[in-house]
Amino acid sequence: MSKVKDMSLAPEGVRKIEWVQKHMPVLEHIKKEFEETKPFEGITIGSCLHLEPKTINLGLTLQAGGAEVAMTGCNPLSTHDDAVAGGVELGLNIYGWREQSDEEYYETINAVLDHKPDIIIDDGADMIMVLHNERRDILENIKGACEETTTGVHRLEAMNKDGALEFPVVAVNDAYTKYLFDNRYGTGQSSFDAIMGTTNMLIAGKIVVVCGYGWCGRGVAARAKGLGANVIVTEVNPIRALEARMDGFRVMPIREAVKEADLIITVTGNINIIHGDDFKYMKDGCMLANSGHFNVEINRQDLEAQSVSVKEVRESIEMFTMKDGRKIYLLADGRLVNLAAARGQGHPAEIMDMSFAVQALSAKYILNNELPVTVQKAPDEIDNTVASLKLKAMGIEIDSLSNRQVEYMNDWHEGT
Ligand SMILES: NC(=O)c1ccc[n+]([C@@H]2O[C@H](COP(=O)([O-])OP(=O)(O)OC[C@H]3O[C@@H](n4cnc5c(N)ncnc54)[C@H](O)[C@@H]3O)[C@@H](O)[C@H]2O)c1
Ligand SMILES: N[C@@H](CCSC[C@H]1O[C@@H](n2cnc3c(=O)[nH]cnc32)[C@H](O)[C@@H]1O)C(=O)O
Repeated sequence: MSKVKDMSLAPEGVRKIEWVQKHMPVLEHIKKEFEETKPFEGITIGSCLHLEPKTINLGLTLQAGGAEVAMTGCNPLSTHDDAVAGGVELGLNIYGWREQSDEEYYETINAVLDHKPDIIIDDGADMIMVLHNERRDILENIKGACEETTTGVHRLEAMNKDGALEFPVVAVNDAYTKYLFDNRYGTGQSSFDAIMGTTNMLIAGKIVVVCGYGWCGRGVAARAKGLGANVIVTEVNPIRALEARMDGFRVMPIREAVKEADLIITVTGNINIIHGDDFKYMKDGCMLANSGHFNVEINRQDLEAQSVSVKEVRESIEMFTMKDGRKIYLLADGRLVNLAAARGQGHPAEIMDMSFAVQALSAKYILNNELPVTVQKAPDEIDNTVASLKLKAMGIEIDSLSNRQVEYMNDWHEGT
């Protein structure tokens, strides 16, 4: 069963899926192993992830392992209609299309849950919330879930703290082979890929404000600097603010930063990063993009309330004309620009190769182990396997410890 926009797009979708497969060697290795060992025979896996070619390749990997796979999107704007048609052609159950209403978004989450999944793979925790709140009828089916992103993990940890979580969750985001590469290099590159593709604007010479200096913020700031921007970082965490300063960036409060900004990119996972009077101090022509979470980092309602008109001036660019005549541009409705902009392609295939390898191995880990009902990091063994396979695929060899080195590292007697 499936519900997608247009099955005539399938050939183009399949072409794009085949292209990413050539650049996801770790996942391809796991797919081959799954084909032989069939770890998911008789198991249904339901996912709520950005629906584009790399994610379809994860679905195909799980399917190769014997699973029935049902997929939907985790953002109303990020689905690629050709890729999902291709995925259906290749045997996946997919419910999703680009530009869903809120109602359709939850309708398709429920359509996946109607397959009565044993394992959930979520991004942002919306499917897990629906399960706990409205679909308790199938809760007892669930052996566990994997969560892809930082804010999803935060939501689930808060839920666990309140005693509300009812099945084990593996925090895939917290694997080193996820956040060190996906959040940092993935978000750094794909945010600018989408911003530049959407606006056709130059970054060199611009003042770029990056809100949040976590894993994503570090990547976005580094890429902005590399493209020739003058970068300002805003933070609430004193250690990260210090780190940003020592990495060579200016650091200041958001109210000061907005006055200088040509482009502001939010990557905090938090609400109201730009809101209220912040818009009053912006320069004419300031562009706003979010690469963090949902559409809450930039407060669109506040921006609308201070403007006299809103017009789509180019695909995925809205121009807000303020009461004093200044123009402020909002990209991709304030949703994560690297995926929600019409030109957003998400992270490069080589990056999602690692994130989705961790997902595939974590799903197997849930199935093979009786895990406690809590939020736990993916085991180090998975991290080490994924890193080793990636190095091998890149043709990189590393050293290993000698017996004498192991002995020395474990000994406290030897001094100067
Ligand atoms: N666009 C993508 O493809 C993509 C990829 C990975 C993660 N994410 C999302 O991006 C967000 C950030 O993820 P991360 O891994 O970098 O998280 P993180 O926790 O490492 O970093 C977030 C940073 O934001 C800071 N922050 C919080 N409130 C702030 C405020 N009011 N002003 C300034 N800074 C503030 C925090 O102190 C922290 O340093 C999350 O929502 C995550 O889910 C998006
Ligand atoms: N569902 C929420 C949560 C943020 S998504 C952030 C996650 O997207 C993931 N991501 C980034 N690029 C891609 C991609 O191309 N395909 C699938 N997932 C991606 C990435 O791993 C990151 O943790 C929302 O839409 O706002």
